[in-house]
Amino acid sequence: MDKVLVAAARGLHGTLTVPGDKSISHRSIMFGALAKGTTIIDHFLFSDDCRRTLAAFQALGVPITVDGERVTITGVGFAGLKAPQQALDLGNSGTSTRLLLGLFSKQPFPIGFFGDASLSKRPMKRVIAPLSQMGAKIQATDTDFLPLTIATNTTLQPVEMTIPVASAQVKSALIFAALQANGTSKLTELAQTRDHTERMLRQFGGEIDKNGLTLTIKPQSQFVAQKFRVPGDMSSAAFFALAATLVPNSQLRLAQVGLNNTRTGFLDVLSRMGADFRVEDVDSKTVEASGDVIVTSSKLKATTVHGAEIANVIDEIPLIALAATQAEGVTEISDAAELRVKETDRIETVATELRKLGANIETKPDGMIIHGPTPLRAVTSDRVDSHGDHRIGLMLAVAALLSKSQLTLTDAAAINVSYPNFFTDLEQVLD
Ligand SMILES: O=C(O)C1=C[C@@H](OP(=O)(O)O)[C@@H](O)[C@H](O)C1
Ligand SMILES: C=C(OP(=O)(O)O)C(=O)O
Repeated sequence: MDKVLVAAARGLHGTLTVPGDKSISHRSIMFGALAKGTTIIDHFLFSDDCRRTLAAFQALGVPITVDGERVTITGVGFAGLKAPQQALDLGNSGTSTRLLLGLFSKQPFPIGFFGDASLSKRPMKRVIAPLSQMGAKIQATDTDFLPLTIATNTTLQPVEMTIPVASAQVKSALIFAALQANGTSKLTELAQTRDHTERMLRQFGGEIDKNGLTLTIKPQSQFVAQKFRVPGDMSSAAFFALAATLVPNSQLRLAQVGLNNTRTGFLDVLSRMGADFRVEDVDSKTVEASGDVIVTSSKLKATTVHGAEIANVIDEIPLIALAATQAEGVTEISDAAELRVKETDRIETVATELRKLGANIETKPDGMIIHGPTPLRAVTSDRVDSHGDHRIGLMLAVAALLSKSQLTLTDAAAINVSYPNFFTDLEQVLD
């Protein structure tokens, strides 16, 4: 599907409530299915990825109903899941695949997973190897890729390990397996990654200890159903925060955005770049803090992004690259080789697409060097391409707001993976 992108004639104004957090939405279905009782989730993200997790649990016999943005789940526990009739189609969703590998690793029936072409190229050994060490039996294509089958298993041994990749998905898969192991596990992270699984585990009445970067998890299966609202997704709010920064004469309030400090790195980067925003009406009494982010347009300057901060901005790096094309000076992003194994190789797809618009970007194995500012306009093509990657498509839609030429986005439907209503939300705030 092609989409003609709009340029901003005037600023972005008003208030926008961005869709629910993708990571939290996935996990809310998982814990809801494991808990005793009825879990009610409001402001659930109905995007392609989160629907995959929802459908996976329905296929394993979990009663789940949907009413608007509300999802109601009748929990069945680890022991109440039923053999699915067919292999699970996890579409484009890395989070569903990796977390469910851990969650389903001890079921008394085999479960097959497959996904789309992009998901089928993403590495799964990072989860399969430590799960196999615990005793899980997973047969993957070339030992690393979908399609795969989790074989019937009856025991999982506890582990003590340093997780070799700084990945919340790998950590979460191992937490779900550790809950079902016959002993206490200790997992150490290389860097702090998003901690939604740990928070939600406690919210549902479970126990997990944290000491520095080490988590201690005892076997447990008694979880208690909860009712809560999913905060807005910082990674989705980020598109509008940057748009309001870069389009002159903007002032935009992004309401009830998740402010979990393992997810707010993008705001830190914007702040270092000189962006003008403030955070108001913070609610930090809930398990996942949220608040309003009010952004006013401003000029940006270059920054560097590397090291432990990378995990906190991993999904926002395409946007940071776009910000850097408009910033005064040279921005360097390093230690981000992980971007090469996302929905696309996001180092190459960002550079390829933004260069079409005149950006000056050098790629490195682990990041990018961006020389700014460069005006954006169709230099080599007026057609930009999402490459089937939602974050690339959404970043290009923000780039188009600044472009002096009319741009068309190829494969615009990719945005449905995380932000199906992006273009209607954009219309609402664009003057
Ligand atoms: O745990 C999660 O919900 C996610 C973790 C991140 O992936 P990695 O943990 O693989 O880096 C992120 O890129 C993804 O969008 C969602
Ligand atoms: C990498 C992402 O998601 P996933 O790994 O769940 O496909 C993302 O949303 O940018």
